[in-house]
Amino acid sequence: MKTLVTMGRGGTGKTSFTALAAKHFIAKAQTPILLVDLDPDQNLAEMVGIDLDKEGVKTIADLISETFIKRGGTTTGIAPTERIESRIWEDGLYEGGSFDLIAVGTKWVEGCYCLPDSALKGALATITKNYRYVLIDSPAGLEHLNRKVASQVDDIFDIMGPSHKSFEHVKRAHRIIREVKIGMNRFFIVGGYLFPESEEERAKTTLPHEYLGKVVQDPLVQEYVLSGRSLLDLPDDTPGYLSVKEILGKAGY
Ligand SMILES: Nc1ncnc2c1ncn2[C@@H]1O[C@H](COP(=O)(O)OP(=O)(O)OP(=O)(O)O)[C@@H](O)[C@H]1O
Repeated sequence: MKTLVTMGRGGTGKTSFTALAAKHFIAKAQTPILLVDLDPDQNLAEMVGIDLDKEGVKTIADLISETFIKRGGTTTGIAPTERIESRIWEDGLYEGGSFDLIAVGTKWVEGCYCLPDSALKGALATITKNYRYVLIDSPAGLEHLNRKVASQVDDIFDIMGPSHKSFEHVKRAHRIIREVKIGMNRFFIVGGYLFPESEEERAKTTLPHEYLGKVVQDPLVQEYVLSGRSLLDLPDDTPGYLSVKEILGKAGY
């Protein structure tokens, strides 16, 4: 099992990178892959052509809220992790032919972080074991790292945007990952579709991480996102997809 995480600042193209990576891994894997959307905005499902409401699939935040908050569930009896895990299998997992998807959803009630976080962490750790590839899309920013929802991952892809802050983001993200002790094998940096080519050299020389290349700006990707079409249906030879494939190839995928 390989777990890949996409992260970065807002609007750098994280979710589209994850969706295009999904297209690649679906073609590569013989069994369904798992997509995990940690972003409360939940764009990943839409980018791969799924409407969770229509599918009757609940977010983990909904399940946690129903189980522990509305019903007043306690930590006695069955462990919270197991309760949530069994609910995810029933109501929180979209199952498709080539991929399954879990969405974390909007934040639960303020002040109730410990239980949901540990439940989610434990459940994710168990559920992800069933897949050959797990792709996790993160929200913008770094807070999710502190919450350490995923505690062991293989590769992190930090997508850089067209601002100096992206360089700072890479440094901060890497530091937090080490500080909160998220287990990780490799930390890569990727130029997002708006990352200037003129900055690539600086990324390669000033950051202590491997720079894998830049996602090509592709009008067809933009058109598909705008019209709500699945990025999985993009032609195989569209430049945006080819660039993501090449980037993943450099990481050995
Ligand atoms: N390769 C590309 N070529 C052209 N446009 C792109 C490309 N990738 C993404 N975009 C456009 O950029 C916008 C933002 O992309 P995306 O949602 O993937 O970013 P994000 O970093 O996940 O955003 P957020 O921080 O809001 O979660 C989308 O509307 C999409 O149309």
